[in-house]
Amino acid sequence: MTDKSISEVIKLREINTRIETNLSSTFKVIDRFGVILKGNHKELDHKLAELRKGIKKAEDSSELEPFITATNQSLKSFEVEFANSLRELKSDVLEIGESLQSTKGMDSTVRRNLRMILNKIKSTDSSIITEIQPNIANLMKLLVAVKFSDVANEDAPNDEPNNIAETFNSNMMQSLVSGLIKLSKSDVIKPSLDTFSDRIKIADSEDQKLDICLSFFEDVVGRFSEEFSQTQRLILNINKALADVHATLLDSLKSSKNYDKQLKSLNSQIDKQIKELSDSTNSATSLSDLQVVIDKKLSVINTSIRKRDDIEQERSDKLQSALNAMEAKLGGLEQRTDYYRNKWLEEKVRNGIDTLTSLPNRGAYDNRIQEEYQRWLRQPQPLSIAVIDIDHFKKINDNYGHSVGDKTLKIVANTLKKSLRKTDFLARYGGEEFVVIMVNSDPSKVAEPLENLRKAVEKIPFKVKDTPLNITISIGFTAFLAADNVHTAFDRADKALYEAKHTGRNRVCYKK
Ligand SMILES: Nc1nc2c(ncn2[C@@H]2O[C@H](COP(=O)(O)OP(=O)(O)OP(=O)(O)O)[C@@H](O)[C@H]2O)c(=O)[nH]1
Repeated sequence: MTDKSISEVIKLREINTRIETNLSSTFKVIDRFGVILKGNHKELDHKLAELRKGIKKAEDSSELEPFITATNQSLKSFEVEFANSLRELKSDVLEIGESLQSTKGMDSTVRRNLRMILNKIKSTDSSIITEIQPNIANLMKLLVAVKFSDVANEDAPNDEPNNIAETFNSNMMQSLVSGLIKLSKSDVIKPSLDTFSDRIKIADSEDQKLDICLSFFEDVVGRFSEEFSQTQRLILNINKALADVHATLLDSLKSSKNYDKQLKSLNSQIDKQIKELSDSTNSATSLSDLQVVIDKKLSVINTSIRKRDDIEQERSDKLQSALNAMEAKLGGLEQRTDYYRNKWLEEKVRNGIDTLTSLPNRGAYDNRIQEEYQRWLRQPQPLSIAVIDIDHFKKINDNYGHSVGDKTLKIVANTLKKSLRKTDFLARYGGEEFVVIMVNSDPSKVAEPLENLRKAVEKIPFKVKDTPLNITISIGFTAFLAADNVHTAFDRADKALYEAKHTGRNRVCYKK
């Protein structure tokens, strides 16, 4: 082979490697989309997982085609399901709004506004959540206005204000709660549904229940619409990414098959010409005859070789431009993925969810303890808080790395959650620290479940690369006292934790 052809081959190989690398970055992007979308749609999760497996195993890019087609199909069904849940959301919202219309004693302006809003929601294209959202927000304001309207008007001149509130509550409460539960079927809403159910259970009055319903309703609709529009944008991006990968795969496959065919035929032509040349030299009778034959044949061979060089050059140029286009698309795609990922994480934090453990976060704890405290002030039933800290957690990070530390946090969080009662509120307070609010439990009765928590963590069969790892927690707890506020009680639980740490760890301590 000539130096020139050697360098062409090297160039082609380099280009192929770069194409492969770029395809694999595209797949990484798909991978990250998969992670972001995970949990929203079982079938899509499964198809994306299969696509990822396919990418690892496939020897030829054409083998990926069925995976990409299947993923596309399940993306489509995901879109359809999303559109259906949106339609359901709209009809549930209308149901709530219409039952509100039957409320007696509503101010006539409020009633008119309500009618207008409901008409607007009815006439809105159900696929545009952003248009429904402001109307729902207005509906919320009306709900509040109705709740607090204390003057009977021309619609019900004989109703006493108290009766109005009562009628309103008894009429509305059932449809509100059932409407809200319906709205909460989505996994996105699951964490706030849990909190909602807890709060409804401990509410003191119908009025407080109504407040909880109203704020939950607002929260659900807000989250749903945010999540919906983000997911819709993500679906579009994944669709585009898949289409790009698909097109590039098909293109490179088609052109390389095409080029291979052309090259094969050129190579066999060259072989044939060389054979003919050697036959002619054998049959030549004089030196000048030989000269003529060789000149003629060499010129034909030269033309064929040049043709082959041209074809290879063309292939190399085409691959290069496909590569450049892919690189440009990838840059944009990665930026968009990062943007959505960050938005998604911010959204979680805003919604009171810790992104690592999926437990309520510090903000959610602050809100919840304030509520429980206010309730406790009104109805002083035992209220306890426990602060939990993983022992020697720094060593886990130092010895095995941050990602093992993160996994440990997730496993401990899960174990704590599973081992607590439904009425207990567990949050990640920060770092390797958790906090539990326990209602209606006498301190003497709190020690035992906390001791069970400690044992449950101690029993987790942790292993890092087949080496068993012993993880323990220390717990400090206290019960609210008459002079307490949320901070003094927390500080006392923290002191109890300090005592647990300084008397050997892996224990539960109580401070009065
Ligand atoms: N992997 C991981 N580590 C975290 C996270 N948040 C905090 N940490 C680490 O948790 C460790 C806490 O260490 P320390 O406060 O010294 O306490 P400790 O090692 O648990 O020791 P004791 O509490 O005294 O038993 C620090 O190394 C933090 O970097 C997190 O989200 N992930």
